[in-house]
Amino acid sequence: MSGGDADLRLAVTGAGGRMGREVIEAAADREGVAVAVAVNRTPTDPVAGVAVEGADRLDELLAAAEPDALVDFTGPESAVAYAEACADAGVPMVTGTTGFADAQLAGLRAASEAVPVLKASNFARGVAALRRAVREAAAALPGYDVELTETHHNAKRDAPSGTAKSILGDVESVRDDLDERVHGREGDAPREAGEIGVHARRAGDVTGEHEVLFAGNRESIELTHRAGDRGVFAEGALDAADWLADRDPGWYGFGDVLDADGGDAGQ
Ligand SMILES: NC(=O)C1=CN([C@@H]2O[C@H](COP(=O)(O)OP(=O)(O)OC[C@H]3O[C@@H](n4cnc5c(N)ncnc54)[C@H](OP(=O)(O)O)[C@@H]3O)[C@@H](O)[C@H]2O)C=CC1
Ligand SMILES: O=C(O)C1=N[C@H](C(=O)O)C[C@H](O)C1
Repeated sequence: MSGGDADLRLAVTGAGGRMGREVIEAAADREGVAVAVAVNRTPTDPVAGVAVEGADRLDELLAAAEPDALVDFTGPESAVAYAEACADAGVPMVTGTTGFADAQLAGLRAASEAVPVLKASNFARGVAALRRAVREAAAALPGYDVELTETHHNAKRDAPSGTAKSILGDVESVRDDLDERVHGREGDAPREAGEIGVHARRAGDVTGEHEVLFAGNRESIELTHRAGDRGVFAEGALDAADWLADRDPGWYGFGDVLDADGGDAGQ
């Protein structure tokens, strides 16, 4: 499928994965959007009528199809390789992949010197709202203990989640007295000043949940986001691709898309 008449022609990597499939299905349901290129590392049957090619053919497929943007949900190593392919082909890249090491992030940033690259740990609009609320609560509750719990399906590889790391960064940007992330506790482990507790649960088919607890001595509040299904991430990624297609080379986040939408993402 070339999607010749579509307003937004996409390439999708990781097309056989949970999120890749979701993106292709969301694109099929959205008017004016077509998937011109879909690749997967492992040979895979067509998804929503879109043929899935081997990822080793990505360079030639990008050159032939010239898509408006590529949407990637894979793994850190492949995301960096695909960013290099995008830079070579002049294709803007949206990536929702998480779990990057610092050196891999530098690889993504290098690609953003040639093409626009938008990276987001979570494409749910509700998570953007959660993060605003967390920053506000952190500022309003100095000295309160903060503990973050995230829950995901039992096949998730990276822990804590990319979203959890983003939220931790939000709290730390407001609370400079919190400087030690404690991943679970065991044994004689009373809470020390400066700690943020981080707890990653993996169970069943949970799509994704993030809960931030602020507790003082006589009161506490919990801020929670629950993703109902992966479609919410796919829709956000398509919004991001649509927005990114016309941008100049550079480094962007989902907050840029939401700000342009009239929201106040502040991410
Ligand atoms: N930002 C957001 O809103 C969201 C982000 N995510 C993130 O997206 C990523 C993918 O999640 P999900 O779809 O659930 O994962 P899946 O395991 O279902 O799919 C991963 C896909 O990436 C491919 N892949 C993985 N590693 C490599 C590699 N080294 N080289 C080439 N291809 C590779 C897999 O290919 P193969 O089939 O051959 O294994 C598969 O197609 C994760 O990092 C996850 O955290 C997930 C949901 C929302
Ligand atoms: O792997 C997932 O499933 C998810 N990953 C993202 C993350 O690591 O934050 C976003 C979402 O929570 C689902």
